[in-house]
Amino acid sequence: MRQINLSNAKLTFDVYDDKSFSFKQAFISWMLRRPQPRRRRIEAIKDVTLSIVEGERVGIIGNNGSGKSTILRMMAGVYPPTAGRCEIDGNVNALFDFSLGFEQNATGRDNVYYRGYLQGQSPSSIRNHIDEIIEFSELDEFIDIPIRCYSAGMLVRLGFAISTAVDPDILLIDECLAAGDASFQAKAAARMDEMISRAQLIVLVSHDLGAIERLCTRVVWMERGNVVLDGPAADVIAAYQDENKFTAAPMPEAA
Ligand SMILES: Nc1ncnc2c1ncn2[C@@H]1O[C@H](COP(=O)(O)OP(=O)(O)OP(=O)(O)O)[C@@H](O)[C@H]1O
Repeated sequence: MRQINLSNAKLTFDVYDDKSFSFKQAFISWMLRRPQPRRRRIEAIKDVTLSIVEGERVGIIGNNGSGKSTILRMMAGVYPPTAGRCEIDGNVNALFDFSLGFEQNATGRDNVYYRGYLQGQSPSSIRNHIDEIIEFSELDEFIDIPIRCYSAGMLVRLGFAISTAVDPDILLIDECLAAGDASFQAKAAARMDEMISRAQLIVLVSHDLGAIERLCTRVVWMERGNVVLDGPAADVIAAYQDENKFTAAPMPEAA
């Protein structure tokens, strides 16, 4: 069965004031008794136990900095938990930022292979989809020029067409339900809806509560790295809206 299980999952980021700080520098500073750059620890995910099973469509809501994107990236395997466990059963497609991960000097066509490979597809699977990807992106002859010459919107079109070409078991979406200019958006939204309807398990992060209510049956409300409420979509959204009528929740603290 496709599922996601988080058990007492925690994730902390260590952030240094000096961006270029390294272990070598730490060692030299220690030898020369120089003060070390200040380290701050951000507890992005504090202690989350969550089970999502096949058939569920789960929305994650919460104020800025509450840990939504971080927990989604943990589910995608981008950030392993620093404590506890995160177990995923099923192949995952993570839709985070359509224009990320391109090779600037390669053509659009070559990037279809490159990105497809990074998404875990075999060369033959990419070959089977490439015509459809190019057609969907509407890039025509631009597909054979280096993508450093593309406009921002052209990159998004290509990224969207590649990212949504193959159906996953588990679909993780972070704030990207539509892409491109007005003429592409309707087509992109329809393709996204189709993909969502076919996926066996969906987790969607968004501030668009209307979209969350339309697409999700269950909602998890997060604040300061913890789950505040987890339940039927309409109930959790109503509680969140009620709580956030007049005040914004404080940002998570850095220790
Ligand atoms: N790469 C990183 N390095 C250091 N800290 C990070 C990193 N990514 C996220 N954080 C911290 O983790 C916390 C949660 O961030 P996250 O992006 O998950 O919040 P969010 O709920 O998605 O916020 P938003 O609604 O603003 O997108 C924040 O305090 C943020 O500063």
